[in-house]
Amino acid sequence: MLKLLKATMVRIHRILVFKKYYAYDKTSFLQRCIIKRNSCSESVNKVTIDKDKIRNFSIVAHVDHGKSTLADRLLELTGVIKPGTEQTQVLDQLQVERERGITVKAVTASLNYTYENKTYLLNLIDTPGHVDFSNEVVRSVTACQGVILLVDANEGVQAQTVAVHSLAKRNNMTIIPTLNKIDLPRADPDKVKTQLKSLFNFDPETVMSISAKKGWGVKELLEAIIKRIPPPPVSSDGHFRAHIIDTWHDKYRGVLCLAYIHSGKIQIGQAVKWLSETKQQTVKSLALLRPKEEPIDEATAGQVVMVGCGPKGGGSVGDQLLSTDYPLKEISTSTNHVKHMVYAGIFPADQSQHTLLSDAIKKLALNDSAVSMHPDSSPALGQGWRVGFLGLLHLDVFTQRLLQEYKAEAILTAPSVPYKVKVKGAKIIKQYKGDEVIITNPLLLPDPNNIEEYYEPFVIGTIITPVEYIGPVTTLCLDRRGSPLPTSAVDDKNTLMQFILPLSEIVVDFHDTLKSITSGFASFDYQDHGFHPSALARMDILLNGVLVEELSTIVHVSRLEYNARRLTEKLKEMIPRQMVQVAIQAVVGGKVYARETLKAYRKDVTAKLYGGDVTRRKKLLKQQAEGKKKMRSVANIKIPRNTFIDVLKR
Ligand SMILES: Nc1nc2c(ncn2[C@@H]2O[C@H](COP(=O)(O)OP(=O)(O)OP(=O)(O)O)[C@@H](O)[C@H]2O)c(=O)[nH]1
Repeated sequence: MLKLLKATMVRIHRILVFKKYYAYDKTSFLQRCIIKRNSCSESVNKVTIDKDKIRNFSIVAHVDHGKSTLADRLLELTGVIKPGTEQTQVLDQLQVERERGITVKAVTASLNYTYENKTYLLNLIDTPGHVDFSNEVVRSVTACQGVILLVDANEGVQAQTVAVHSLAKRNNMTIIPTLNKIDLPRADPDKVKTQLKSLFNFDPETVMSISAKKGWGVKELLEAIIKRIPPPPVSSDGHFRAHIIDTWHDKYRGVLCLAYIHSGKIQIGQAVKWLSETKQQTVKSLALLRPKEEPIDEATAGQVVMVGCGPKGGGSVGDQLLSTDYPLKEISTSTNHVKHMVYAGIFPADQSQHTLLSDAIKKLALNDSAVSMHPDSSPALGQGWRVGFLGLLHLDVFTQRLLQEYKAEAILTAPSVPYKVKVKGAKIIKQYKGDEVIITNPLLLPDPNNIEEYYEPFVIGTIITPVEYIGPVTTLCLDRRGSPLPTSAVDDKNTLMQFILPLSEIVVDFHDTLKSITSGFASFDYQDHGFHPSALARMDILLNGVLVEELSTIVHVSRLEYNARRLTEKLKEMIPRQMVQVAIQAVVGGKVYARETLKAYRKDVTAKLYGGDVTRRKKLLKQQAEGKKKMRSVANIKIPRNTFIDVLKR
């Protein structure tokens, strides 16, 4: 009884303390909680930092060359994490990143480092390596003056190294070429320095050598950052202006933004406005990310800080935050146009989940600015969205994040690259606003009789491979309708090959095939090469004569028979046998190109049970019922939901 009384008193006391703080100021209450959580980090920063002591830089590299491991060592050297902490790749915070071992989001960490008795503020941005997340790299470099170009001393320069190098060059950034993994027995720093000299003209003397895993040379690299990368070219006088490089949603504080300040100062409580809207807002949250939030009262030009304008505040990537008196005519806007490589329909598993999924997609899209969304509807699947992604891995990660971070399950339709058609007499057909129409959903392809010309998206693919695989790589690219461009030598053992390839031929499994025919040695990256005239047709899949909308695809005419056979055979393998016989047909313009028949069958999950415990029988039937929920039903035929994507893989 006494214990119960004591516990109740403690609870009442906690509620009173909570109310006192909460009533005082919601934001500062939350900030105080965060300060408490971060008690090991430094005290609240009130000092205006001199821009000459700021360095903003990104780590860029080919996938798996050690960016996140290097970020760990930098966090250790600057006292953010203790050396030898059990957690590695600290900046890979998302569940999907930890499960897959890849970075998908660029993450910022503001670090303090004292060099020659001066304390510097180093804003580090760790970026993803995979081409599907290249938008994160493009976004990050807009807040930086330099990059560490990391190259695995064993693998050497890879396709993505070439891509990030040219991105850094285009943005006039200071590049610190750095060899990583020099601890590996097979590392060959001299060979890689020669590659860096021949491909990018880097003086071997300026190339740093480190082992991010062992920590070798990382201190020297940190000092090279201070010495070689210039401070941000900004002024803290004048009106406040910042541009937004990332956004995310917080349950209590609404939209939070990562901002790079170009001019002036920003303070808690200051009135600000967005370039995109006229409404005035007040700065409610301001913090450095170390990478945990460290609340500050003021930030100045050159800094990369987190800003929030309360639950009703806005903010989106690319937008600008300004002081209310900022002269708008002085602003030059540059738009970073994201080119989507694949589109897929996203629909709720059942329509009662529409609001939940809609909410989840909006919040996730805030944090993943590379996706584009348009409402879409289908008679079979109801209301949903047509979503544009940078590639299939991006699509996969997006749906995994929907499920893991927002508990929202979605049905996906077969991904398709965008096509373009020129419509005959577009002025007469009202639904087409111009005569050239981008088709992101195969079902919306106009009637072939109304199409004057079809266009297909192409890319320039860059492949770096050991010379002994030149033959198989050429065969693969020609087989995928590629046309070769001139090659160049990386060194005496490796070559850089380029091909113009149709995007549709590389999005699904090109990379995996390339890896398997080159024993994992070749690397691949691609850049947009625009639309080119092509011969295309829409292929539909019918199950017992009923159209399965999710499986319609646009196919090059030379691939019609091959694709029809492959799709029907694969569907026969993937669709479980049903109570009735199922005819699977691939049809183009009313003509059947391939047909398979799935024999009728009823799976009796309890067949192996000989009498005995009724609970066991019930359990098996329950499991079977749960499995059925994961099916999509077309004309009473149950199709597993993942079929729509898996069927496209060769
Ligand atoms: N031996 C050795 N292994 C390293 C070194 N640096 C990184 N690694 C290993 O290389 C692998 C990839 O490292 P990450 O830091 O995840 O690479 P990343 O570039 O961040 O990968 P993505 O973000 O997915 O592109 C991990 O297994 C690391 O342990 C190093 O200096 N030496």
